[in-house]
Amino acid sequence: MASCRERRRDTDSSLLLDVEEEDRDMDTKDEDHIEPQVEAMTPKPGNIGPKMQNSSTRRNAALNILFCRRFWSLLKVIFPKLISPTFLMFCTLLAVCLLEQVVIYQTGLIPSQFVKILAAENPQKSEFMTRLWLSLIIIGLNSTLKSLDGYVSSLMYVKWRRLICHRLHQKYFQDTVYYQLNVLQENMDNPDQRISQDVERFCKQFSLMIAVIIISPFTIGYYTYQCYISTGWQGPVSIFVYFVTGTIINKFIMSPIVSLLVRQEKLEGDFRFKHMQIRVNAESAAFYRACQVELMKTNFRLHSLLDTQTRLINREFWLNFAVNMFDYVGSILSYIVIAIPILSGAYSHMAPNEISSLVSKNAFVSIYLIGCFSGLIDLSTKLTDLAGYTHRIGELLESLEKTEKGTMEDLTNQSTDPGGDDSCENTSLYSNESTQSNKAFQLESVTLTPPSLQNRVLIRDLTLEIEAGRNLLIVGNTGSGKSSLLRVLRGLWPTLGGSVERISPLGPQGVMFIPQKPYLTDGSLREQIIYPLKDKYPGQVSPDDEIIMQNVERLELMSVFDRAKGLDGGTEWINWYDVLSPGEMQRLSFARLFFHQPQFAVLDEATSAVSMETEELLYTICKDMGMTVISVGHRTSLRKFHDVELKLDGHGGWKLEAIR
Ligand SMILES: Nc1ncnc2c1ncn2[C@@H]1O[C@H](COP(=O)(O)OP(=O)(O)OP(=O)(O)O)[C@@H](O)[C@H]1O
Repeated sequence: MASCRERRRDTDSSLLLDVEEEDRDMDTKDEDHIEPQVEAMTPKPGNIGPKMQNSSTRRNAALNILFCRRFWSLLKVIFPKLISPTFLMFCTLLAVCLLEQVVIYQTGLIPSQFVKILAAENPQKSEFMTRLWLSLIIIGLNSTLKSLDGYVSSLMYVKWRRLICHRLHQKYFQDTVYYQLNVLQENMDNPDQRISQDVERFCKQFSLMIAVIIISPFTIGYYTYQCYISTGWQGPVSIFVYFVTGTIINKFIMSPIVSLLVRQEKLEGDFRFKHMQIRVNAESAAFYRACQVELMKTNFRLHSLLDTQTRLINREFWLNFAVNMFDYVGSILSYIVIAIPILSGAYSHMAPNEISSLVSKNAFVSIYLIGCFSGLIDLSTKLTDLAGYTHRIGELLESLEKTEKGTMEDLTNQSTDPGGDDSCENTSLYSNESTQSNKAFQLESVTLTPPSLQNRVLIRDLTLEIEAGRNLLIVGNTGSGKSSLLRVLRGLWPTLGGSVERISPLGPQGVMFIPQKPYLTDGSLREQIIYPLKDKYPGQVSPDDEIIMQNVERLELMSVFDRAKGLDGGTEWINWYDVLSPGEMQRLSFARLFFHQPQFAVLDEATSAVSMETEELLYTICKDMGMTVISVGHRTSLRKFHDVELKLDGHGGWKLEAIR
């Protein structure tokens, strides 16, 4: 057991070290001068602490090995197996594109075939009609293949998006990974935006590029051969040298664009978050008449974003310039190639009409080959976007994997933690096995600090046993570490020292937490009450309705019931935070608690917004249901519902004494 605890501490500190190292890595000489002002004013989206700039990531965001590695890991997500739907779609697309090339070539011949028939000495009507029908068939085939190519690419886009989002969701919603990422890891900006927006854009760009990418090796191979036949080795070699030179030049122009794009996406997320913050807290802000300051702060975000976008556009100007130069110089390259021997007198023995036919023959195949390369070079702007999104999604994936690994190791090490498998499945929340125990937690010499402030000890060497039938009240000044202790009990925060043994399972059957800020999910009133269960009795009248309604009535939630149009309500979206008062939210949290009736209830200032009479009622029901409560609170009225008091001084000191 001791070694398990030791290992857990090691994992915890390695997680902290990782965060510190990332922070140290940050570039203080950041190129953007606006961002620090904005950062100083606004908290990190989804975070409590001041936002750290993720400049080390931006510095690495380029067309480099890291990009290849991240792109490869995304390819493995979107093409999971050789015989998978996406791979079959890919093969279909390849077949369609190849056929399309043949048909395009035939379509290109149509005008000259008409000219040939009409310019003949004796034009034949039947010949013309046959050609007309054939041309219409070719054109119809061409249009079908072109539409099919777009259709298959779009289907692949949807499939890829589903695969990447599922992979990210699977990791994000693993145990407490989403908490770690949003609250504790300051180097990860806007994970929500990465999942919702960046994945979408990555899939869109890649689906637009894929047809050109997969067809290029075939067309380049074919026209290289044709070019070699008609011009000898000089033609293809000079075109390849030209292409390689163009690619190298573009690579240098593109790399800074990728890092700017990554930055722009981050600022885009911050800007959206600012609006989200106003949307969620509209009422509180309105009470402060905060329109001016919020206008200023939101405009700061906007300007910061627009400045970066302008810089991006400036950089893209040079990329577009290079791409256009490459395209147009490419169109005369074949003449430059043939001009060298002509101007140096190598063909001086040839007649002018011989030279003319040689030039047009060489130019024809060379232009096709150059066209294939130009098509690839034209993808440069899309490639920079793709690289930017690849870095952002890849970075999130790495972070999720690292956090998930840390959490899984933690769970493995906590061999005595019966609630360790914090699966999202209802079945594990409500297993048939009786896992009740007389004890909920056993703490041995626990030392606790906020995650990023190891020198600020909130609690030192706390030894505590939380057992059934002994209600515990945790008190102390604000900021003294009361909620932090609950975070440690839940396993959200690591400890600096000591061990935490979770004996009863975490979850509605064993220990249930009612946090300080009530969490109300999207969905009906029933879904709020049975949370964290999803849908216990889908599509049928639940035998629990009577229990639910009994609690709704005794918690005076009938007005909420009416507004929600019953337990299963209307179909329209309700933002519960907008329509409930803080007291109603707290009573709804208790309706949830009384529905699940866990053995232990951990209540973090869960009655702070209700009257003393209601508080008394709520604690009496808890007692009647046989629940053991662990409460955090400031009101002295709470003492009479508890047997023991743990008093924290906020500087490491604590005192545990019985309540008379
Ligand atoms: N994610 C975090 N990262 C760093 N510090 C944090 C974090 N969350 C809380 N803290 C800090 O830890 C300290 C203890 O916070 P905690 O929430 O435990 O206080 P509390 O005793 O519950 O206070 P209150 O009575 O006001 O709820 C506070 O100084 C707080 O600012």
